[in-house]
Amino acid sequence: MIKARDLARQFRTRGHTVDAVQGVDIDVEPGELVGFLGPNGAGKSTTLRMLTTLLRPTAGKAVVAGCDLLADPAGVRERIGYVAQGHGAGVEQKVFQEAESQARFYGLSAAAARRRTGELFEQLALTEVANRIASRLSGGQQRRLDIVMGILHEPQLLFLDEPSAGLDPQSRSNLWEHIRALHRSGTTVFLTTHYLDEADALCDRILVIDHGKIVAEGTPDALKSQVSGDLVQFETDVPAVAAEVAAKVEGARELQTDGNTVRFRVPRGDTQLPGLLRALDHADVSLMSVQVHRPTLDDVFLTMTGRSLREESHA
Ligand SMILES: Nc1ncnc2c1ncn2[C@@H]1O[C@H](COP(=O)(O)OP(=O)(O)OP(=O)(O)O)[C@@H](O)[C@H]1O
Repeated sequence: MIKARDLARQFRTRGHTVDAVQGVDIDVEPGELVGFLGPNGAGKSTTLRMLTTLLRPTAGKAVVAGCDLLADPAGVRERIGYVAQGHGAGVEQKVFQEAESQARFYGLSAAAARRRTGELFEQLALTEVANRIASRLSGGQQRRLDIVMGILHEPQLLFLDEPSAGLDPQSRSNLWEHIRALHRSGTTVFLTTHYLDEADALCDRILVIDHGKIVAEGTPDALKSQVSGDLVQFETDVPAVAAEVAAKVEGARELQTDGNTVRFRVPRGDTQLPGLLRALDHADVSLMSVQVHRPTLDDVFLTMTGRSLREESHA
Protein backbone atom coordinates (compact mmCIF):
# COMPACT_ATOMS: atom_id res chain seq x y z
CA MET A 1 0.00 0.00 0.00
CA ILE A 2 2.99 2.27 0.65
CA LYS A 3 6.46 1.69 -0.76
CA ALA A 4 8.80 4.64 -0.28
CA ARG A 5 12.49 4.59 -1.06
CA ASP A 6 15.06 7.12 0.11
CA LEU A 7 12.41 9.77 0.57
CA ALA A 8 14.00 13.02 1.69
CA ARG A 9 13.06 16.65 2.22
CA GLN A 10 15.21 19.67 2.88
CA PHE A 11 13.99 23.11 3.85
CA ARG A 12 16.00 26.25 3.20
CA THR A 13 15.43 28.96 5.75
CA ARG A 14 17.36 32.18 6.16
CA GLY A 15 20.48 30.92 4.46
CA HIS A 16 20.71 27.55 6.13
CA THR A 17 19.41 24.10 5.23
CA VAL A 18 17.30 21.86 7.46
CA ASP A 19 17.38 18.15 6.60
CA ALA A 20 13.91 17.41 7.94
CA VAL A 21 13.72 13.90 6.44
CA GLN A 22 16.96 12.21 5.43
CA GLY A 23 16.17 9.30 3.12
CA VAL A 24 13.53 7.03 4.65
CA ASP A 25 12.28 3.66 3.35
CA ILE A 26 8.69 2.81 4.29
CA ASP A 27 6.75 -0.34 3.43
CA VAL A 28 3.13 -0.77 4.47
CA GLU A 29 1.08 -3.80 3.40
CA PRO A 30 -2.65 -3.61 2.68
CA GLY A 31 -4.70 -3.94 5.87
CA GLU A 32 -1.91 -2.95 8.26
CA LEU A 33 -2.20 -0.36 11.03
CA VAL A 34 1.24 1.20 11.21
CA GLY A 35 2.44 3.83 13.67
CA PHE A 36 5.09 6.42 12.90
CA LEU A 37 6.59 7.33 16.24
CA GLY A 38 9.06 10.06 17.11
CA PRO A 39 9.58 13.19 19.23
CA ASN A 40 8.67 16.74 18.17
CA GLY A 41 10.58 17.80 15.11
CA ALA A 42 11.67 14.24 14.20
CA GLY A 43 10.22 14.51 10.68
CA LYS A 44 6.86 12.74 11.08
CA SER A 45 4.61 15.44 9.60
CA THR A 46 7.06 16.21 6.79
CA THR A 47 7.08 12.52 5.79
CA LEU A 48 3.30 12.34 6.00
CA ARG A 49 2.90 15.50 3.93
CA MET A 50 5.17 14.01 1.26
CA LEU A 51 3.29 10.69 1.20
CA THR A 52 -0.04 12.53 0.86
CA THR A 53 1.26 14.72 -2.06
CA LEU A 54 1.10 17.95 -0.05
CA LEU A 55 4.86 18.45 -0.13
CA ARG A 56 7.26 17.55 -2.93
CA PRO A 57 10.19 15.35 -1.86
CA THR A 58 13.67 16.75 -2.55
CA ALA A 59 14.80 13.20 -3.31
CA GLY A 60 13.51 9.65 -3.42
CA LYS A 61 10.38 8.02 -4.77
CA ALA A 62 7.23 6.33 -3.54
CA VAL A 63 4.21 4.38 -4.68
CA VAL A 64 1.17 5.14 -2.54
CA ALA A 65 -2.14 3.23 -2.93
CA GLY A 66 -0.91 1.89 -6.27
CA CYS A 67 -0.01 5.29 -7.80
CA ASP A 68 3.39 6.88 -8.28
CA LEU A 69 3.74 9.83 -5.93
CA LEU A 70 5.58 12.06 -8.39
CA ALA A 71 4.02 10.96 -11.70
CA ASP A 72 0.41 10.62 -10.54
CA PRO A 73 -0.29 12.73 -7.44
CA ALA A 74 -3.96 13.10 -8.43
CA GLY A 75 -4.32 9.29 -8.44
CA VAL A 76 -2.80 9.14 -4.96
CA ARG A 77 -5.19 11.85 -3.69
CA GLU A 78 -8.25 10.02 -5.02
CA ARG A 79 -7.33 6.85 -3.18
CA ILE A 80 -6.21 8.14 0.21
CA GLY A 81 -7.72 9.97 3.15
CA TYR A 82 -5.71 12.47 5.17
CA VAL A 83 -6.60 13.85 8.57
CA ALA A 84 -4.23 16.67 9.50
CA GLN A 85 -3.38 17.83 13.03
CA GLY A 86 -6.14 19.77 14.77
CA HIS A 87 -9.50 20.75 13.33
CA GLY A 88 -9.34 23.00 10.29
CA ALA A 89 -12.99 23.94 9.86
CA GLY A 90 -13.88 27.45 10.88
CA VAL A 91 -17.27 27.50 9.22
CA GLU A 92 -20.46 28.21 11.11
CA GLN A 93 -22.27 25.32 9.47
CA LYS A 94 -24.01 22.34 11.01
CA VAL A 95 -21.52 19.49 11.06
CA PHE A 96 -23.73 17.07 9.12
CA GLN A 97 -24.08 19.63 6.29
CA GLU A 98 -20.37 20.31 6.41
CA ALA A 99 -19.59 16.61 5.95
CA GLU A 100 -22.26 16.25 3.28
CA SER A 101 -20.73 19.09 1.23
CA GLN A 102 -17.31 17.52 1.63
CA ALA A 103 -18.73 14.25 0.23
CA ARG A 104 -20.19 16.17 -2.74
CA PHE A 105 -16.73 17.69 -3.21
CA TYR A 106 -15.33 14.15 -3.48
CA GLY A 107 -17.82 13.58 -6.33
CA LEU A 108 -20.66 11.69 -4.63
CA SER A 109 -24.23 12.39 -5.81
CA ALA A 110 -26.51 14.30 -3.41
CA ALA A 111 -28.30 11.10 -2.34
CA ALA A 112 -25.05 9.14 -1.96
CA ALA A 113 -23.46 12.00 0.01
CA ARG A 114 -26.40 12.08 2.45
CA ARG A 115 -26.39 8.29 2.85
CA ARG A 116 -22.62 8.01 3.34
CA THR A 117 -22.54 10.91 5.83
CA GLY A 118 -25.42 9.32 7.76
CA GLU A 119 -23.63 5.95 7.90
CA LEU A 120 -20.37 7.46 9.09
CA PHE A 121 -22.05 9.67 11.70
CA GLU A 122 -23.69 6.50 13.03
CA GLN A 123 -20.41 4.54 12.92
CA LEU A 124 -18.36 7.25 14.68
CA ALA A 125 -21.11 8.09 17.19
CA LEU A 126 -21.84 11.61 15.92
CA THR A 127 -25.54 11.28 15.06
CA GLU A 128 -26.59 13.03 18.27
CA VAL A 129 -24.50 16.11 17.47
CA ALA A 130 -25.25 16.20 13.72
CA ASN A 131 -27.03 19.57 14.02
CA ARG A 132 -24.34 21.35 16.02
CA ILE A 133 -21.69 23.59 14.56
CA ALA A 134 -18.12 22.30 14.72
CA SER A 135 -16.94 24.82 17.32
CA ARG A 136 -19.56 23.48 19.77
CA LEU A 137 -18.26 19.91 19.67
CA SER A 138 -16.02 18.40 22.35
CA GLY A 139 -12.39 17.68 21.44
CA GLY A 140 -13.13 13.97 20.94
CA GLN A 141 -16.19 14.68 18.78
CA GLN A 142 -14.15 17.10 16.64
CA ARG A 143 -11.46 14.51 16.05
CA ARG A 144 -14.12 11.95 15.07
CA LEU A 145 -15.60 14.53 12.70
CA ASP A 146 -12.11 15.06 11.23
CA ILE A 147 -11.93 11.31 10.62
CA VAL A 148 -15.37 11.29 8.97
CA MET A 149 -14.11 14.06 6.65
CA GLY A 150 -11.08 11.95 5.78
CA ILE A 151 -12.99 8.77 4.89
CA LEU A 152 -16.17 9.99 3.15
CA HIS A 153 -14.84 8.78 -0.19
CA GLU A 154 -13.96 5.32 1.23
CA PRO A 155 -10.19 5.57 0.81
CA GLN A 156 -8.14 2.35 0.86
CA LEU A 157 -5.50 4.09 2.90
CA LEU A 158 -6.01 6.58 5.71
CA PHE A 159 -3.29 8.89 7.06
CA LEU A 160 -3.83 10.30 10.55
CA ASP A 161 -1.46 12.97 11.86
CA GLU A 162 -1.35 12.89 15.69
CA PRO A 163 -4.97 11.71 15.99
CA SER A 164 -5.26 11.99 19.76
CA ALA A 165 -3.16 15.10 20.45
CA GLY A 166 -4.83 17.23 23.09
CA LEU A 167 -7.59 14.77 23.99
CA ASP A 168 -8.41 13.67 27.53
CA PRO A 169 -7.76 9.98 28.36
CA GLN A 170 -11.39 8.90 27.94
CA SER A 171 -11.77 10.58 24.52
CA ARG A 172 -8.46 9.05 23.47
CA SER A 173 -9.48 5.49 24.25
CA ASN A 174 -12.84 6.12 22.60
CA LEU A 175 -11.07 7.41 19.47
CA TRP A 176 -8.77 4.37 19.52
CA GLU A 177 -11.85 2.12 19.40
CA HIS A 178 -13.06 3.93 16.29
CA ILE A 179 -9.63 3.66 14.64
CA ARG A 180 -9.55 -0.08 15.45
CA ALA A 181 -13.04 -0.49 13.94
CA LEU A 182 -11.92 1.25 10.72
CA HIS A 183 -8.91 -1.03 10.61
CA ARG A 184 -11.08 -4.14 11.16
CA SER A 185 -13.29 -3.06 8.28
CA GLY A 186 -10.26 -3.29 5.95
CA THR A 187 -8.85 0.27 5.81
CA THR A 188 -5.06 0.48 5.91
CA VAL A 189 -4.06 3.09 8.50
CA PHE A 190 -0.79 4.99 8.81
CA LEU A 191 -0.68 7.28 11.81
CA THR A 192 1.90 9.52 13.42
CA THR A 193 2.14 9.83 17.16
CA HIS A 194 4.52 10.86 19.88
CA TYR A 195 2.59 8.87 22.44
CA LEU A 196 4.22 5.52 23.18
CA ASP A 197 1.09 4.06 24.73
CA GLU A 198 -0.91 4.97 21.63
CA ALA A 199 1.57 3.21 19.32
CA ASP A 200 1.66 0.24 21.68
CA ALA A 201 -2.11 -0.06 22.06
CA LEU A 202 -3.10 0.45 18.43
CA CYS A 203 -0.42 -0.52 15.98
CA ASP A 204 0.49 -3.82 14.30
CA ARG A 205 3.86 -2.37 13.50
CA ILE A 206 5.84 0.73 14.46
CA LEU A 207 8.47 2.78 12.67
CA VAL A 208 10.54 4.95 14.98
CA ILE A 209 11.93 8.16 13.44
CA ASP A 210 14.49 10.46 15.01
CA HIS A 211 16.33 13.39 13.38
CA GLY A 212 14.78 12.51 10.00
CA LYS A 213 15.97 8.88 9.99
CA ILE A 214 14.23 5.63 10.82
CA VAL A 215 16.03 4.21 13.84
CA ALA A 216 13.89 1.15 14.61
CA GLU A 217 11.07 -0.86 13.11
CA GLY A 218 8.95 -3.84 14.16
CA THR A 219 5.89 -5.01 16.06
CA PRO A 220 5.57 -3.41 19.51
CA ASP A 221 6.52 -6.77 21.10
CA ALA A 222 9.49 -7.36 18.79
CA LEU A 223 10.81 -3.85 19.50
CA LYS A 224 10.44 -4.36 23.21
CA SER A 225 12.16 -7.74 23.15
CA GLN A 226 15.11 -6.20 21.22
CA VAL A 227 15.80 -3.99 24.18
CA SER A 228 16.92 -5.65 27.31
CA GLY A 229 14.67 -8.51 28.29
CA ASP A 230 12.09 -8.60 31.07
CA LEU A 231 12.74 -7.40 34.57
CA VAL A 232 11.95 -9.98 37.27
CA GLN A 233 11.67 -8.71 40.82
CA PHE A 234 10.81 -10.59 43.99
CA GLU A 235 10.82 -10.12 47.72
CA THR A 236 12.02 -12.77 50.15
CA ASP A 237 13.37 -13.19 53.69
CA VAL A 238 16.44 -14.98 52.31
CA PRO A 239 17.66 -12.73 49.49
CA ALA A 240 21.20 -14.16 49.40
CA VAL A 241 19.98 -17.71 48.75
CA ALA A 242 17.37 -16.45 46.29
CA ALA A 243 20.02 -14.46 44.39
CA GLU A 244 22.14 -17.62 44.04
CA VAL A 245 19.14 -19.43 42.50
CA ALA A 246 18.38 -16.45 40.23
CA ALA A 247 21.97 -16.33 38.97
CA LYS A 248 21.52 -19.85 37.53
CA VAL A 249 18.48 -18.89 35.41
CA GLU A 250 19.32 -19.10 31.71
CA GLY A 251 20.29 -15.69 30.34
CA ALA A 252 19.99 -13.96 33.75
CA ARG A 253 21.92 -10.70 34.02
CA GLU A 254 22.04 -7.36 35.86
CA LEU A 255 21.35 -9.24 39.11
CA GLN A 256 20.92 -6.88 42.07
CA THR A 257 19.93 -7.35 45.69
CA ASP A 258 18.44 -4.43 47.56
CA GLY A 259 17.34 -5.31 51.13
CA ASN A 260 14.78 -8.10 50.72
CA THR A 261 14.32 -7.39 47.03
CA VAL A 262 16.11 -9.36 44.30
CA ARG A 263 16.06 -7.96 40.76
CA PHE A 264 17.44 -9.29 37.46
CA ARG A 265 16.73 -9.43 33.77
CA VAL A 266 15.93 -12.51 31.70
CA PRO A 267 15.17 -12.86 27.97
CA ARG A 268 11.53 -14.02 28.49
CA GLY A 269 10.04 -13.51 31.96
CA ASP A 270 6.68 -15.11 31.20
CA THR A 271 8.07 -18.49 30.08
CA GLN A 272 11.02 -18.57 32.49
CA LEU A 273 9.07 -17.72 35.64
CA PRO A 274 7.58 -21.21 36.31
CA GLY A 275 11.06 -22.83 36.26
CA LEU A 276 12.42 -20.12 38.53
CA LEU A 277 9.59 -20.61 41.03
CA ARG A 278 10.23 -24.38 41.08
CA ALA A 279 13.97 -23.80 41.66
CA LEU A 280 13.25 -21.37 44.51
CA ASP A 281 10.86 -23.83 46.08
CA HIS A 282 13.48 -26.56 45.80
CA ALA A 283 15.96 -24.30 47.64
CA ASP A 284 13.34 -23.66 50.37
CA VAL A 285 13.02 -19.98 49.47
CA SER A 286 9.54 -18.60 50.12
CA LEU A 287 8.49 -15.37 48.40
CA MET A 288 6.41 -12.44 49.62
CA SER A 289 5.78 -11.11 46.09
CA VAL A 290 6.87 -11.61 42.47
CA GLN A 291 6.63 -9.15 39.56
CA VAL A 292 7.62 -9.40 35.90
CA HIS A 293 7.90 -6.17 33.89
CA ARG A 294 8.09 -6.19 30.10
CA PRO A 295 10.19 -3.32 28.75
CA THR A 296 8.19 -0.36 27.42
CA LEU A 297 8.54 1.39 24.07
CA ASP A 298 10.15 4.19 26.03
CA ASP A 299 13.00 1.76 26.86
CA VAL A 300 13.22 1.02 23.12
CA PHE A 301 13.49 4.69 22.25
CA LEU A 302 16.04 5.27 24.98
CA THR A 303 18.18 2.38 23.71
CA MET A 304 17.97 3.50 20.08
CA THR A 305 18.60 7.21 20.61
CA GLY A 306 19.99 7.65 24.11
CA ARG A 307 17.09 9.97 24.98
CA SER A 308 13.67 9.49 26.50
CA LEU A 309 10.80 10.07 24.10
CA ARG A 310 8.44 10.77 26.96
CA GLU A 311 10.54 13.67 28.25
CA GLU A 312 10.96 15.17 24.79
CA SER A 313 7.33 14.93 23.78
CA HIS A 314 6.25 16.98 26.78
CA ALA A 315 9.09 19.49 26.46
N1 LIG B 1 8.37 24.70 6.28
C1 LIG B 1 9.47 24.46 6.99
N2 LIG B 1 10.54 25.28 6.92
C2 LIG B 1 11.66 25.03 7.63
N3 LIG B 1 11.81 23.99 8.46
C3 LIG B 1 10.77 23.13 8.59
C4 LIG B 1 9.55 23.32 7.87
N4 LIG B 1 8.71 22.31 8.20
C5 LIG B 1 9.37 21.53 9.09
N5 LIG B 1 10.60 22.02 9.32
C6 LIG B 1 11.64 21.43 10.21
O1 LIG B 1 11.81 20.07 9.85
C7 LIG B 1 11.99 19.26 11.00
C8 LIG B 1 10.91 18.18 11.01
O2 LIG B 1 9.64 18.76 11.28
P1 LIG B 1 8.27 17.91 11.31
O3 LIG B 1 7.15 18.86 11.45
O4 LIG B 1 8.24 16.96 10.18
O5 LIG B 1 8.45 17.07 12.66
P2 LIG B 1 7.37 16.20 13.46
O6 LIG B 1 8.07 14.94 13.80
O7 LIG B 1 6.12 16.08 12.69
O8 LIG B 1 7.14 17.06 14.75
P3 LIG B 1 5.78 17.34 15.59
O9 LIG B 1 5.57 16.12 16.43
O10 LIG B 1 6.17 18.53 16.40
O11 LIG B 1 4.68 17.61 14.62
C9 LIG B 1 11.94 20.20 12.19
O12 LIG B 1 13.26 20.53 12.51
C10 LIG B 1 11.18 21.39 11.67
O13 LIG B 1 11.56 22.56 12.34
